[in-house]
Amino acid sequence: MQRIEHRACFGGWQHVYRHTSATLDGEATFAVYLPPQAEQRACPVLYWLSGLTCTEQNFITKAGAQRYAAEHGVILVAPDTSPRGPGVADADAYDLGQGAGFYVDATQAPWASHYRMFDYVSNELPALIEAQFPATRARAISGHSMGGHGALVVALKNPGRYRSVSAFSPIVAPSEVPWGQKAFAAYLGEDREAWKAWDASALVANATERLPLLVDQGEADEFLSTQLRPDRLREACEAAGHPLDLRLRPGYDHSYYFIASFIGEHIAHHAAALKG
Ligand SMILES: N[C@@H](CCC(=O)N[C@@H](CSC=O)C(=O)NCC(=O)O)C(=O)O
Repeated sequence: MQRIEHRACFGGWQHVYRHTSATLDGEATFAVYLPPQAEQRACPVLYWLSGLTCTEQNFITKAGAQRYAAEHGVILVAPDTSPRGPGVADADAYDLGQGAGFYVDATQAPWASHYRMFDYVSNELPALIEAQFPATRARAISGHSMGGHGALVVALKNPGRYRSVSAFSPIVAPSEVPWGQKAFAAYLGEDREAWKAWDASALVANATERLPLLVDQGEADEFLSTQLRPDRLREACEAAGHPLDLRLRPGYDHSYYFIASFIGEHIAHHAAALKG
């Protein structure tokens, strides 16, 4: 593991590391923010999954989350959004391939050999964080758009592993919208039955743990009705009796300006769950 960035931030440290990932079969990059409390004791961890076109940099440079993590004594971990490198399959599009891993474990060529972001985020990354940093095993997860969907799916598919989950502007029903259909057809194949195991709105129906979902959504989001469809998650949660706190925010779009406006509320929500 090699440290490639190290900056003082709100009394703690913002680091970026690169390591060799067995799961992704190559080099992987992640950011980790250690709050000042981590100098004295182990702290709980909030994982953040970013959206299409992002690296680990978008969240740490645009969301302003470190201020709140320092206040609450929470470690922030933000991985890159896909495997990368010259030997890794890619597409000539912003919504497929490198930068668009969708947090699934691909089953189809040429993606299956490296595109295992679900396994990486669920298993290898937390094991590494808990072994190498002053982290407790109390975990929370959040994310934005593709990563908001990733956070919901990682929590729903790993009952008991996360104390809380939240999302900003998530793609809640990827099987039903163009971004998700394109990615799932490539990574998982054309059999739509197989997609259900990776679709948050489908997973809610049979969830074995009713972990409350906190979702923030801007009403002026340019992708709201075409790609995000929070109405589908609301319907699925109502049908299953799954707790959902869907906060619709007039005037806010899909950008990090929206995330920066409400990340403090999300970190306070996670910090309360992580303390218990
Ligand atoms: N065509 C657009 C799409 C890219 C975009 O909006 N990416 C979002 C996430 S969208 C869903 O996952 C994002 O987080 N962008 C990075 C940022 O820092 O804002 C385009 O390429 O502009």
